[in-house]
Amino acid sequence: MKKAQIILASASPRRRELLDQIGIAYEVWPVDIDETPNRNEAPADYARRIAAEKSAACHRLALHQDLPVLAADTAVVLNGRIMGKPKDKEDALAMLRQLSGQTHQVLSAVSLRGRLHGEALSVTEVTFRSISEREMLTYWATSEPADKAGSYAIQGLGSVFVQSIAGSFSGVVGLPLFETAELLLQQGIQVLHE
Ligand SMILES: Cc1cn([C@H]2C[C@H](O)[C@@H](COP(=O)(O)OP(=O)(O)OP(=O)(O)O)O2)c(=O)[nH]c1=O
Repeated sequence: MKKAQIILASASPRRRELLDQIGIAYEVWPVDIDETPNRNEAPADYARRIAAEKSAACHRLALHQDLPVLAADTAVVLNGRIMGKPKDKEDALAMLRQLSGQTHQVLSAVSLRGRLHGEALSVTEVTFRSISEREMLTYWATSEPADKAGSYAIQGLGSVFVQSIAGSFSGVVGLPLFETAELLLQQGIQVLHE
């Protein structure tokens, strides 16, 4: 097995799969922080702050490791309002009703904290077709929406709602790989090397 190159401050299986996709070896050290938005906090500031707080919390624990810490945060934004993960079924259905037939943004902030601190933000426009109430109920019953920002997964069944995207597919899934590779390179970690 390849030696860990970074510490991944995330409990998200999606982020692990995305790092696997680009062949970066990591150790997982999830952190739990308060993800409540501040009053009047702009969505981009919020996503950046949460990603930075996740990497900082993990970096404090992992100091003896001497590996950079990667963290990310993904927020779905409709008309300037942040949608996190649904609290329950009603919350998920309310989110899907609002996203139906509309274009929203998915913001994915990345923070890489080593000797330097690098940050990046990916913004993707996602357009949904109209979704019927029956489809929403059936979708909720699959359990896919439960732990996803905006109550859908573009990489899963939720893909059938997605008419178009402009931006980063990996960003919508939870870790924008173009930006991540750039941040890794700044700290001397090359994705494509012999
Ligand atoms: C919009 C969308 C979100 N998501 C997921 C990605 C993230 O896991 C989640 C957003 O929640 P986050 O708070 O960004 O991350 P997390 O709590 O799952 O993991 P951690 O904080 O430990 O890193 O929604 C998808 O998997 N597909 C999608 O299409």
